[in-house]
Amino acid sequence: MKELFTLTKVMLSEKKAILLAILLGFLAAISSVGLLGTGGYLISQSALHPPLYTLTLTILFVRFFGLSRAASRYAERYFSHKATFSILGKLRVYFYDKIEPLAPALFSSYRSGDLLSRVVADVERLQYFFLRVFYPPLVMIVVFITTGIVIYTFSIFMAFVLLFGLVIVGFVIPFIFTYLTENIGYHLRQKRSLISVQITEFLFGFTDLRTNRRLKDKQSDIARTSKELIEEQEKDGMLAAKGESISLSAAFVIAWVMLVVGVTFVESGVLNGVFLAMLVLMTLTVFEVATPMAVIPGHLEESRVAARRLFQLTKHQTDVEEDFSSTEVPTTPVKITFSDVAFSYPNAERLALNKITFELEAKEKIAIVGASGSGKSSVLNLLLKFYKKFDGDISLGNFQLKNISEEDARRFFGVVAQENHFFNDTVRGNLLVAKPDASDEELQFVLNEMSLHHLQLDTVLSERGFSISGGERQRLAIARMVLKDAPILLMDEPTTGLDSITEQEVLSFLWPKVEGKSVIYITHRLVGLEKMDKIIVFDKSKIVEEGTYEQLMKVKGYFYQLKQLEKEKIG
Ligand SMILES: Nc1ncnc2c1ncn2[C@@H]1O[C@H](COP(=O)(O)OP(=O)(O)OP(=O)(O)O)[C@@H](O)[C@H]1O
Repeated sequence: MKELFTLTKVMLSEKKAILLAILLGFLAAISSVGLLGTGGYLISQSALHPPLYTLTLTILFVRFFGLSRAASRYAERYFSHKATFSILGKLRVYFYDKIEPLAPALFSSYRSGDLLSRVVADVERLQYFFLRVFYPPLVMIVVFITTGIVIYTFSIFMAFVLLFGLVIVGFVIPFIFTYLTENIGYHLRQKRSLISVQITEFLFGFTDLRTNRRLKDKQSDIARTSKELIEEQEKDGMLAAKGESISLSAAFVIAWVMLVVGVTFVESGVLNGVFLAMLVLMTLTVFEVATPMAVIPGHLEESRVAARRLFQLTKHQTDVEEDFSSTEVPTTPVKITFSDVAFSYPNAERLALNKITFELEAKEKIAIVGASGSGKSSVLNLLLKFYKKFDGDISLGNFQLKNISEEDARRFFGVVAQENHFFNDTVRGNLLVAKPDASDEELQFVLNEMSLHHLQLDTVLSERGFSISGGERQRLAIARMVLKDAPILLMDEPTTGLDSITEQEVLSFLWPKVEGKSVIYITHRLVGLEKMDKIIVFDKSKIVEEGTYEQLMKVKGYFYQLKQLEKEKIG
């Protein structure tokens, strides 16, 4: 339930819209009650053939309630939906702000289909919390109290019948349905989440599935889950319909009881017969606002689970930094120092970096080499503050990395990662991510330099850049890094996927461009390292060797052996 309190707190930031929606909801409902009540009274009065002028006031009320019902119903729909959409907007921003600092750690704990389902579908589902859970009971209670007071002025007993009806329709029936929907709701959510995961995995793994001829198996898995989901939805729909019809039937029974009680009172002279139709019709109408109570349990449970799943993400890891005020970071290279840095990934048992100490002077270029899994990329993950908890110190010039914000830390760096993301946008749009104010000439120049002349700035890339080759994607990523013009460049296997001729071409363009900048260059290929000021060799999360290319080759240690191995492989 704690999640619902937090949710309500976020929601109440839209107080004005919510109050307006509740007020209009009350006006619409009370106008309906007034319309039917005065209508009933008008019919009863007319039957007694009074002079026409005695009916004028009642006719005026009927007209007034008729118009106000239409107007307030329209306004209530408008404002309640407006409030819902503003609340949804607020919730999206709230959750985005909360989970953005947790990436990429979040991706190692949740499957992307599940994450997508949470941040899109679960947030979407919360719209019902206001529309179907929060606001109908408030409107119902106020409308019942008002109608109850009117009925009470005619008969205290009839007012009690109304109160009894309210308890049955508004609380007892929904309570029973809370119990009944619990099980179905659980299965429904399980199936929804499963289908989202299955479809995302199907789309991501489409090529591999096709090559391994497993498409049909996966398709039938999805079809099966879809069928089960439809069955659960049917059960859920049936139960909601049952809830509403039982509530409606109960409301008719209460109105019928009211009629019987009223007739008895008229016969015994306690109640003037001219008011009987009015009181019965008012009772019948007032229950219109109580019948939606039957579907509240289902929506309440849905909202509670959706909120819990979302808050689970935000609580997932407390690796969130405190709020740092923005710092003026230098635009020229600075010295980087790692002192006794030890780091392990969340939930991982072993250290990814074990007491790492090294320095990179301003404008120096170092290569980090080593076997796969030895900890090379982890150095970049820490510098970019993707993970914030580590032991030891990392400094950037005069700053301690721990004391500056992610934004400021990232301003130091231009990055080419092993896998770079491309948007389903034009080549121009993908390049402008790095330098939003770059001119077309500047963009075209960098493209030409990267041997990407054939790509037009207006060419639209497909999702994740799959419409160009892996090598072209790497070159485009390098172009993006060059455009950003940051003082320190971090490159993690930037020539992955390039053939050796293109690799040489790209590197020959790259090296002059990085003049005057600091570079950390991670590679498993040991070619062209003679140019580097220093080579750091990693093995099993530790630095095992460090020196220039000549020094390392001379000592004939680990690097030398790696180099010999590579030579043997290439032949
Ligand atoms: N997100 C993660 N969660 C848990 N463990 C991780 C994660 N990323 C990497 N590791 C582990 O941390 C260790 C160091 O990984 P890292 O990516 O730094 O190695 P690497 O030398 O860059 O490897 P490669 O050359 O294959 O990219 C490895 O044992 C790896 O399995």
